Amino acid sequence: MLGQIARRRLGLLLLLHGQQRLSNGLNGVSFNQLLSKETHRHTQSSFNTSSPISTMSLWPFSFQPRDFSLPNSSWSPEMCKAYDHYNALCDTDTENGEEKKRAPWKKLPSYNRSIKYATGGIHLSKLIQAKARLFTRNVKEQGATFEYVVFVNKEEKSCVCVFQAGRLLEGAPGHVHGGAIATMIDTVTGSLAGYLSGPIMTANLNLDYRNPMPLGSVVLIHSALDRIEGRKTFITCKVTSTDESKLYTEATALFVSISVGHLFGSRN
Ligand SMILES: CCCCCCCCCCCCCCCC(=O)SCCNC(=O)CCNC(=O)[C@H](O)C(C)(C)COP(=O)(O)OP(=O)(O)OC[C@H]1O[C@@H](n2cnc3c(N)ncnc32)[C@H](O)[C@@H]1OP(=O)(O)O
Repeated sequence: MLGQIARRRLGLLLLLHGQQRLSNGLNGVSFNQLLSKETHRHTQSSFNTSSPISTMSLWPFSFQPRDFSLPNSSWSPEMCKAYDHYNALCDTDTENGEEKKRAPWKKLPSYNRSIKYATGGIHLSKLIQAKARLFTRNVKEQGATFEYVVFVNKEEKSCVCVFQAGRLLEGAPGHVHGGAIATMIDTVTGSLAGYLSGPIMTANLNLDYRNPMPLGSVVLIHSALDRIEGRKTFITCKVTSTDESKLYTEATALFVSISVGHLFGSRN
């Protein structure tokens, strides 16, 4: 019954339209000292920030869900620096009614349920599997697992994710679990594919782990569109150190476009 209601409601949607510290982190330096003005502004408002992208609401009483990819106190200086670098390349919102800057880069918001990207998704997320959470956003303790932010380049059809790997992601002693790295690659390549092609699911993911990634590392996950063939979106991916001198992982991914019905068991 609930499924039927949800399915009917989904018909209304344009789905996917569009002061914890890490052990190697902020030794002896106050948090506020580390933040740029921009980072500080986001940190102060991270619980009520509204994001300019991606939800198109049909609901007069809608509000934007919390964006989890804004700076918080668990972010190391390296994470803040990389965030500031890409954030400075982004479109600036209107200020005093005037557009300040047009740039190819855009920061994607990151919600704790993918359904929240849909129009009316905030309300649907209360109806459908109410306790479900996006895998990468399901731990409350900041900095313990996945801290990341994705910036897309609309012109180049590529994106960069700045990722800080928390202590609960251990695989080999002191190093990040390969499954956690795969999760991030799936998330980043999937975000790009979804941004470019609409509703998709991962059909194939190939990974080559080239170097172990120490826990607490801040890395860049670079993804780019390879090609689109019909319903298939092919994405390439490289995970590197922030100065790009070290290669951690390489990947290719295939995403297949799906209809909303696919999520409820009907085939395309
Ligand atoms: C606006 C802002 C947006 C931002 C947005 C952010 C969103 C928030 C972020 C979260 C981002 C998380 C991203 C995680 C995403 C998951 O983790 S999804 C979960 C893991 N994946 C799954 O569970 C998928 C399970 N598999 C399936 O459901 C189905 O097999 C599939 C993949 C949908 C394909 O089934 P189908 O629709 O029946 O398609 P089918 O006809 O079999 O195949 C279509 C084509 O793909 C090819 N194909 C299918 N599978 C394969 C394969 N494994 N290998 C090679 N080719 C294949 C077929 O050969 C066929 O090719 P052509 O004949 O057309 O040339």
